[in-house]
Amino acid sequence: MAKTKPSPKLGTEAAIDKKLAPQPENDKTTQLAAHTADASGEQMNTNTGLPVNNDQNSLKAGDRGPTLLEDFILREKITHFDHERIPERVVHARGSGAHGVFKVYKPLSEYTKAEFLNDTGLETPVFVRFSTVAGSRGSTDLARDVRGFAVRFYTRQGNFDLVGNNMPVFFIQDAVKFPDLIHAVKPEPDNEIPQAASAHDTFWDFISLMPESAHMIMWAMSDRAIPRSLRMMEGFGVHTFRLINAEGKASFVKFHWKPLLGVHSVAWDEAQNISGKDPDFHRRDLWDAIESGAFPEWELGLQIIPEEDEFKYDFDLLDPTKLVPEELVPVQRVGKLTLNRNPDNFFAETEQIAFHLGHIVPGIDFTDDPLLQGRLFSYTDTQLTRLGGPNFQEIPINRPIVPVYNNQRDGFMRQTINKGKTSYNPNSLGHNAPQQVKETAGGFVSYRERIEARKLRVRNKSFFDHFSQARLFFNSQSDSEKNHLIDALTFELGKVKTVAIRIRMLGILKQIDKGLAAQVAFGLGLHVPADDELPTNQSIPADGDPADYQSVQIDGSLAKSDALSMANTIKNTIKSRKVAILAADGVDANSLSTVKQALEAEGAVVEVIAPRQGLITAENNEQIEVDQSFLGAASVLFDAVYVAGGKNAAAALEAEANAVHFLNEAFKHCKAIAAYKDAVQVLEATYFRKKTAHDEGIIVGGDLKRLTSSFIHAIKQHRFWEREKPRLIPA
Ligand code: HEM
Repeated sequence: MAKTKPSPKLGTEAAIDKKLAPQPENDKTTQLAAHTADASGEQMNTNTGLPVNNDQNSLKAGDRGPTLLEDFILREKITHFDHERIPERVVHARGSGAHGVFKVYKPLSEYTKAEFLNDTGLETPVFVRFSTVAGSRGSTDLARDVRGFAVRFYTRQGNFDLVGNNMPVFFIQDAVKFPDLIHAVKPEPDNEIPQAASAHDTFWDFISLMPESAHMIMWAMSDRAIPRSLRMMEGFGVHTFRLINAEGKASFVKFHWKPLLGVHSVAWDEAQNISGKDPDFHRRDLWDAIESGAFPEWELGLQIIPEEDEFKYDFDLLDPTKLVPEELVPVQRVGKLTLNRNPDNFFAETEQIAFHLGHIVPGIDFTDDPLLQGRLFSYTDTQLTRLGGPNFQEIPINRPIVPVYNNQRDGFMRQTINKGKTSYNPNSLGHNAPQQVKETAGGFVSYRERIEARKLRVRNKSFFDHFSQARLFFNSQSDSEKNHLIDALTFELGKVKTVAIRIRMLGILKQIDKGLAAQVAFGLGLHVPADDELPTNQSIPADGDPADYQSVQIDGSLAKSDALSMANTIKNTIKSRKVAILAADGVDANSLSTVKQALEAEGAVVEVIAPRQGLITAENNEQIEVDQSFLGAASVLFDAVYVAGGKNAAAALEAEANAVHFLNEAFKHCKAIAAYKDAVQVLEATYFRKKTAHDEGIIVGGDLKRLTSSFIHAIKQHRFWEREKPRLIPA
């Protein structure tokens, strides 16, 4: 009889080895199945194990004759190739993943019995997949979009998936609308345009008829939708979940991920440029950081709400278009996630992982959030098609670290070779009778929620306030964040061809904030519609009473929440930031190497950019290696730029249009810029030189120590947004 034995404590490597290791009951199978291949130098063979003598020529009738149908080696190879592609995810198709570990800081037994949230000695292996939502697998990383932030914890009580986003709320309140939302945002069905973009008619048509999306639209049009790095994003479980302790007591919980590098974004013009220069920008950034040992870290944050406070707030905890302001319920930081290993194989791991928010462990449970409830159905259902049948949990990246014993059998691509005659429970024949586990011994029991209700297709009135938190978000933004949001809405609605949709959207914006609507209307050359031109709530069912479904306006208990503004994020490091040093022949070697070394000592990644690759010769004849020429480099791929000294080098750079463009663009995107004193003439050639008297992001000097320390401080600030143009009309 098979019993689940508790596993010993696991370090990352041990855990992963163990995860990939044979399942004890199926010795023979897994010796074959858990096969990680690094075939360098090994003997080549076919999929049936036949040694291959010649892999470069097909079998022909004569050396110039036709290829023979008999060539089973050719056919096997091409057949496999023909079937290499699987369907991409219907949403979140574009993604990047990494392995890591999670450790809890202190036992959380007061709230949850989940073992991985209680044992401080445990390093739980994790796999994280970040994604964009709307674009295809090959689309750009820098689309203006929500980012998926899906974390799998391989716990000793089974896999726990926290399938979240980088925004804490969602567009819709009920899962039944998800297909409509996604159909609206995906490329339009007649011409498949535009790719990975929400700036088109069908998206805004839907949104303008869906007032409940107002809050999420504020997030999706904010700078959160164009992160600087996947490593510099917050993550959110979005829904309210439940934690359950050993006594069966439940608390509500909101999950957060807080990045230790702070929350930072790029400029929209920059994002569009990056999409051309390096569409893999985020994927590369994550990969490079992990390869270089700059492991990305997040703290797990919990907002815990006692069950008795369920109705304490002016919003419904079950409404996924609402967040719980941190001012009302502080976020407790309870543990740390570290990503420390890149996948070995993108397809096998990042592509084949099958997340599902239904993967929970004892101590964590669901609530009745209607979006959450629908998601519980969707993920496994879609994965049956995407991964080709019911056995995708046997793929190495999906297997739990504990052995699996149950009576599920057969199906496409079954890996496990189950022994014995019985595959049913109960059975008296003895072999293969996995035992059910008592709750006290860790068996999962659903939270015993009391439900007494009629079956109805309705929504509670507590879900009808669609605007107060949208307003809270807008009011909490810094001036530059507000400007970006206004520009984003103006950009997106400007791409909408149907004027009636733009006007309807202005009607929605007006209900969030009149100034916001006025600014966007101004940019679009329209006026804000009068009240009687406002849209009706299209989610009213045909036989519903409109009075029971209309949005209601409430003020909300908070006017402002500092936690919602990225302006208040931590700005204390330049670790892993990319800095370009512009140089040319005749450079002052000391002004280059002193700054380079100081930046690298702080953890920055520095590249020397020059008119051509290879070596440049310094004033003192020293040879300095160039990382990239102006042809391949672009300022949008860097966080900051420094112009090294040397009279001849400065003259060469001043005459180099690409160098001047590099600086102009860095200025436009509000980045830190520094120049050694005799390189000032290069700055003089830029468009911004005369405007910079009081710009703390531009540092020029001859004292290398002071210059370097001011430059490092400036890079820590991330951006000098105040450089941007003032609004066209006052807010
Ligand atoms: C709070 C709302 C939601 C969040 C935070 C969310 C998050 C995510 C994330 C992060 C992924 C990517 C998983 C991965 O990396 O493999 C994903 C995929 C997916 N989501 Fe959601 N989602 C939400 C709502 C929904 C809803 C309401 C549905 C359907 C009713 C849905 C259906 C899907 C599907 C079908 C996939 C593709 C899964 C796959 O092919 O493996 N999502 N979602």
